[in-house]
Amino acid sequence: MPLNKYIQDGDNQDLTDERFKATFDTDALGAVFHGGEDALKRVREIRDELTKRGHLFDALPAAHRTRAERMEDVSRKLKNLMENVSEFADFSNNLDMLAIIRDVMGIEGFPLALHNLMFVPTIQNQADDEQTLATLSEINRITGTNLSAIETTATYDKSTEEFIIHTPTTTATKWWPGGLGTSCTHVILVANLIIDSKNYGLHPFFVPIRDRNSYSQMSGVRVGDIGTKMGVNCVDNGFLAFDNYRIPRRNMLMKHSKVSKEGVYTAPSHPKVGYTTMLYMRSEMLTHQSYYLAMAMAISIRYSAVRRQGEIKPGTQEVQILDYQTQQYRLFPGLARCFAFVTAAATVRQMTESCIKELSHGNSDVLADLHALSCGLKAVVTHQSSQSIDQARQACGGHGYSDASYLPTLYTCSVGACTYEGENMVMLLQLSKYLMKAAAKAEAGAEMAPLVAYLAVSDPIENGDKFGKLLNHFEHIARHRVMHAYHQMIEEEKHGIERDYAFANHSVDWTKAARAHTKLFMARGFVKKVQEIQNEAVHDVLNTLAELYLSYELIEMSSDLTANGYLSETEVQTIRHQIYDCMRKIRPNAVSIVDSFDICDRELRSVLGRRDGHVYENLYKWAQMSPLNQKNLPHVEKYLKPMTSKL
Ligand SMILES: Cc1cc2nc3c(=O)[nH]c(=O)nc-3n(C[C@H](O)[C@H](O)[C@H](O)COP(=O)(O)OP(=O)(O)OC[C@H]3O[C@@H](n4cnc5c(N)ncnc54)[C@H](O)[C@@H]3O)c2cc1C
Repeated sequence: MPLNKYIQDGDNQDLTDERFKATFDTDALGAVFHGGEDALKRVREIRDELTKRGHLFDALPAAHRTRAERMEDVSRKLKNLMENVSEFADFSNNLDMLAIIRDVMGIEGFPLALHNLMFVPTIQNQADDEQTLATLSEINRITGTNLSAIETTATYDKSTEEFIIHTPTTTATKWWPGGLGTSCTHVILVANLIIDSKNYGLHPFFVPIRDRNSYSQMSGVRVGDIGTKMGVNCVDNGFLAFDNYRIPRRNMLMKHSKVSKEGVYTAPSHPKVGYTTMLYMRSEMLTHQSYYLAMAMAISIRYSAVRRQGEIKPGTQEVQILDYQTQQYRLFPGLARCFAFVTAAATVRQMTESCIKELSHGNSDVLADLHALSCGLKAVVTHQSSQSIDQARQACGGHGYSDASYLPTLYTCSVGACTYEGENMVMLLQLSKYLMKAAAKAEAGAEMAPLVAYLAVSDPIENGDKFGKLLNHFEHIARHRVMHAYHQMIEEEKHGIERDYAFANHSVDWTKAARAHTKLFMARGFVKKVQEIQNEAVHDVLNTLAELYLSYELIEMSSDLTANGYLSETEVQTIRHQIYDCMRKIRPNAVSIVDSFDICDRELRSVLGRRDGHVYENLYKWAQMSPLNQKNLPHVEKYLKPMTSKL
């Protein structure tokens, strides 16, 4: 039995040959990627159940449909799914839900996508017990979203025991939330709470915006779709504004802050308890990004094994493009990042779950550390993931630009995440503020939180083993970047510049420090994960991927390595050569590594990335489905024929 479990008769011979080279069991590596054998088994069970239900899938690829048709397709699939899902899966279970959504819906979203991801967690974390019961039964089968309407107010009216929701200016209209456009009937609105003319800051409210039966807008609510976007066009991102719209007092989510009938306000135990949905959402985003990247890698690496182009030595046989060192340099760092990201995602998910539990017992000690970390990870992972996906797209030549590859969709979905749930630069600056406080503590010799303890120590003289040495370099860079930004800021303060301005004047350096801190966290996590792997063959593969990951990220920051003579040019050159050595070792296993992601063709939606490698005949079939291949096209009939007939 071959170690690669994806070999089938009749496949493209180059792909089959690649698969026979596997040095590890693809199921064992698949279990690592999916978070354990049970998780992988469950994903496969769900897939088998879905295969039995053909009515959940589309006849035509989404690329050949208009936006309205796509919205209709995803809504039909959602309705069919909701009628069937309980027969074979638990939609409230994250693993089940994600496996189903990826397979049936794809990655471009669907109208009620934020329901389980944001709406339900917000209710669970911020509504009191009575409200949780009432709202969750109220919103059964309908959805909403999480708004951050800075100018919108919720003014308490004691006489009627209601809040009056109002959007004071056109510029304060909330823009973007997913699902607002056409589909959601209730939202979690974040608005300024006003009692007796005093503003108590942003608080969450459960607000009906459309009638759940007729879908007509409530009077006093202005809501609609914002139009097409670069990607995620199956999500109806929308706009929302209120004109003195009234909701009952108990529609404010009151687990943490409260307003009594008489208008007495009770503050939350910790001012940032409302951050929990955001934390949860960000940890989920890391998982999604790992998956988008894994899909892009599966497509581009399989295609690079099938595609033969050019010769290394003129006059010899055309080579698989995967044999070019330049191709490997474009793709393999992305492959390694898949495992680094999925590992970071799992760690942060665990940390978030335990933080939410602690908060429910009134303990908010770790919230600041976790919030800062999640900001950095969100920014670095979304940026690097979209960067690597675009490299994968370019590495597939012309066909990578075609929607048939699915790479453009993967890129637009991934890069959108650089903006939503906290714009990346703003995220890095939030982490920077945390690092600024940590740097001050390090200088003062105060006790440090574990994630920043490295700031208070100096470079070790003893370098340790291979990974120990590389991790020391990460620490060195992060420490120097953080302390450099801090000292520059302090120097300005000494010249009378206020702290906020001194920070802003060095914000580029601070964001570089924030990135280095985040990369250190990911590098440490990846190494720890590799060290835990028992299966020797899988350990070897991951060991090489981790070495590639660490070496590549360090070379990306190589000017920091040579600054102040920390490393010599020769030492940096050695790290650079480690990358090439790792690429050579990964090459024979590359197809088997992406096979291990266990992403089926239906889910991958890519002609280039097909498991069987039969790319070209299927590209032809895909093109035949283009609506532009029909007869009597209006643009030809109305405009081109009359023009050309006169020539
Ligand atoms: C695909 C997509 C889906 C979305 N979904 C939702 C959703 O479901 N719900 C929702 O509420 N919102 C959603 N959004 C909106 C998104 O959260 C915001 O666009 C994002 O937070 C950035 O805010 P902004 O657009 O107002 O940009 P601005 O705040 O105007 O920022 C513009 C630029 O200015 C710079 N900048 C801004 N502030 C600072 C600062 N303090 N320091 C330094 N530089 C700064 C940044 O470089 C930034 O890119 C979505 C957006 C996209 C693209």
